[in-house]
Amino acid sequence: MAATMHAFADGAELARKLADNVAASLAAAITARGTATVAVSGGSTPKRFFQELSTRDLDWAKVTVTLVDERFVPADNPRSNHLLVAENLLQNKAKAANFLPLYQAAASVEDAAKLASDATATIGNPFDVAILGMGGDGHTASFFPGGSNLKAALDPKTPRGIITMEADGAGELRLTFTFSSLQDAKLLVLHIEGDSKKDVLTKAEGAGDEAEMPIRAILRRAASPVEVYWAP
Ligand SMILES: O=C(O)[C@H](O)[C@@H](O)[C@H](O)[C@H](O)COP(=O)(O)O
Repeated sequence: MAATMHAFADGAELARKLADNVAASLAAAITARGTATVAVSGGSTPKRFFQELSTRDLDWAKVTVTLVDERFVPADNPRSNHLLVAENLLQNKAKAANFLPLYQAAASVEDAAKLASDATATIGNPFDVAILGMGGDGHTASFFPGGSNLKAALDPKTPRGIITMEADGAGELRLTFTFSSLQDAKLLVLHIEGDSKKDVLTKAEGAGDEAEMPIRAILRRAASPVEVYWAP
């Protein structure tokens, strides 16, 4: 499915517009079935968008927020995506939302992935909204080049759920939704900012293996249209 580029003058305008569109998608889901789900990414890019979305007026008590991926650290660790979301999205009106963490206090990251898969299976699929980021190496979610479970993560036959990932560029051990869990979100967004990330996207849209730039799996094989939100 081709990607559609939505370019904005700056990050503030992008955050406002993306928050409006995500809020509209969530409100439509609530109208249609009484609940809504959104999976968001961590990193530095989404902070301003989270803060904007937190102010939007919708029935947040009917929304479940979860993470596209998580570092295998507890929520009080500064590297935690849960902490990032708690401090920036689950505030203001969005404070009433339900949050489903991926991190689980378990004996191993594999045990945590199983627990997280079981927990996240309860919210249904596909996601109403999934917001992906992208690293400078072309990773998205925790689909890192050279990742320990990259082949399985990108395999469309791998069942929906959470799997583990270990990679040089990942820092901590990771917990990540699989490609199959994310690729059919009703609103599938790739949120990137800066000229260098735009150059990375251009390279990813060219020829080359998915394993070299895993974002290619989403750009080339996602069932849903990929909506790219970019600002300089
Ligand atoms: O846990 C994470 O870090 C994210 O889920 C990851 O996939 C992120 O989206 C990219 O690494 C981009 O991160 P930046 O926004 O910081 O460039």
